[in-house]
Amino acid sequence: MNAIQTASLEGAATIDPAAFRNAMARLGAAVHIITTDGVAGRAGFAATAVCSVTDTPPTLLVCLNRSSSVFSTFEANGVLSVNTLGPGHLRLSSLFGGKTPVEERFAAADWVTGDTGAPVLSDAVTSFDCRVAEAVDVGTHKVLFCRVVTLRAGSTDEALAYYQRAYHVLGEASRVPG
Ligand SMILES: NC(=O)C1=CN([C@@H]2O[C@H](COP(=O)(O)OP(=O)(O)OC[C@H]3O[C@@H](n4cnc5c(N)ncnc54)[C@H](O)[C@@H]3O)[C@@H](O)[C@H]2O)C=CC1
Ligand SMILES: Cc1cc2nc3c(=O)[nH]c(=O)nc-3n(C[C@H](O)[C@H](O)[C@H](O)COP(=O)(O)O)c2cc1C
Repeated sequence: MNAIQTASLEGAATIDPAAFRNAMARLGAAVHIITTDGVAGRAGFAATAVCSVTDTPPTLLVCLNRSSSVFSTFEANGVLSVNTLGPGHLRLSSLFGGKTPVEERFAAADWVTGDTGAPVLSDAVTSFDCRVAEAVDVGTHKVLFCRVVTLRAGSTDEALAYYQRAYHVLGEASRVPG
């Protein structure tokens, strides 16, 4: 028998989505621009729902809202690049955060083409060029399990973080000794 079992949700307390989001706002996260290109064309969006899954094989996950305007493009292309943002990318995050036409989003930065064909942000803190290996529907979102094809490390030592619905800078100056 598996040591971890899925709990029965019958009779579980209902958590209001707004209360869930308020709790999630207290959970700091790195900010990324997720991009794709291929048969369905180019698209990209800002994301905090990105997580390392396993290093063997190197895999990360990205959660994408199925109602977003970019969803069908990502689904059709099957490749994506995860570009982690630095302090200089605040405007870029807002542009890719929704409601802006795709070409306007991409015009605000320099990109190189990754091995998968997805656009890679030239001055990202770090980039992961990936093929989508598996995709699972959970509620409103699609969880994309992404196999990393190519890594690219940037030169900046500072990163952008999103916490309490605002942007912050992570780096040596904010390091807590210990
Ligand atoms: N995972 C997601 O889909 C996220 C979506 N957003 C989008 O950006 C907008 C602004 O976000 P905030 O300023 O942080 O205020 P907010 O109150 O809408 O969200 C607070 C936190 O809840 C989580 N969250 C928000 N919408 C979510 C969703 N649909 N599914 C799962 N988790 C969600 C995120 O961790 C977010 O930082 C949101 O309304 C949402 O459209 C932002 C962060 C994550
Ligand atoms: C800081 C930030 C983090 C976000 N994180 C996510 C995320 O993890 N997953 C997601 O589906 N949308 C996320 N969004 C929202 C998408 O970026 C947005 O829905 C996307 O750009 C599509 O918008 P559109 O439907 O107007 O094109 C985030 C937005 C912001 C500003």
